[in-house]
Amino acid sequence: MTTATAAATAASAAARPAIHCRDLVRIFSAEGVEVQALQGLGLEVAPGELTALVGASGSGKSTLLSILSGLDVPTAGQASVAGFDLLAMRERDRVGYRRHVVGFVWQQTGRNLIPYLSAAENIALTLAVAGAPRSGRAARATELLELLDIGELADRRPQQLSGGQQQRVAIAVALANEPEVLLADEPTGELDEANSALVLEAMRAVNERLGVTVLIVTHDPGVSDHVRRTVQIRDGRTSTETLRRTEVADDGAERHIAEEFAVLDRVGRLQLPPDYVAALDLKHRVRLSLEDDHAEVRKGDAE
Ligand SMILES: Nc1ncnc2c1ncn2[C@@H]1O[C@H](COP(=O)(O)OP(=O)(O)OP(=O)(O)O)[C@@H](O)[C@H]1O
Repeated sequence: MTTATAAATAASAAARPAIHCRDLVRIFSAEGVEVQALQGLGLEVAPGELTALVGASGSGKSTLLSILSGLDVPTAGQASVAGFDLLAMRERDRVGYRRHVVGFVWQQTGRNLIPYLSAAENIALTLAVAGAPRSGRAARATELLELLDIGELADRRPQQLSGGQQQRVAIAVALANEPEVLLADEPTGELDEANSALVLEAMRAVNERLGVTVLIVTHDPGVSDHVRRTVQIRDGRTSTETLRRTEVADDGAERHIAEEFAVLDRVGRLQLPPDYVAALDLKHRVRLSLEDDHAEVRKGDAE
């Protein structure tokens, strides 16, 4: 590739979203019953962002992650990761996509690592499967384990590691082939609070140091302490989003600010938070009115 072509490729990678979902629908049919796991979901993640997707059990988180990781195919809508169209991708391209474009960390520590290989050998195996030359594999494993502050654990097998250490090795394995996007499904689901915090900080560190885009899917609202952007998923759609930022006042004191936004989709739909609906006893119909600089939602009169 010439320098000019490489620069153009890098520029177009920076211009497109790392993850793009629009009107995404996934319907499962089981024993004659249809379940709409995703009901027109929209989500845009920019390159280099660290985002958490939080939702209750059954809200559609794992369904979305299976689609983004190329293991499942949506029923309708648009989904692309790093410019790869997940609805149009052929089966044989999915293998390359899973090997080179995305990395995953799953909840079950046992699913991430091969039990009879050491931490370093787990990384080296991933590199071997992807066709990396033998000569550079050990050095790459050392580099990744050191990046995750577990260089001294290189020769231990998973059963000789704590759950939190296993998940940090799993992050190293997921990053071995330099994926553009790292996907994590409940990576702290089997961990206590202290180990969860370590794993989430490791996610943040690799995001900051390597620039890899990270999407963490979880039901644990505590994740929001570790990321700037938290997107809520409810009934198969993204509903609200919380953005955090740090402001430095004139006296040098830092203030942490969190703002919650409702997500407006492409055709203007939004979900009212359930506590608003309950507090105002909203049902079936509401009154909408447009004011100079805002819109109002009020209870509809009785029929
Ligand atoms: N293969 C399937 N067949 C039928 N229904 C399914 C299938 N997979 C998921 N569902 C249904 O789709 C909905 C969303 O499930 P999903 O696993 O994505 O939710 P989740 O938010 O990840 O939940 P949890 O946190 O409990 O894992 C649920 O109602 C679930 O029962």
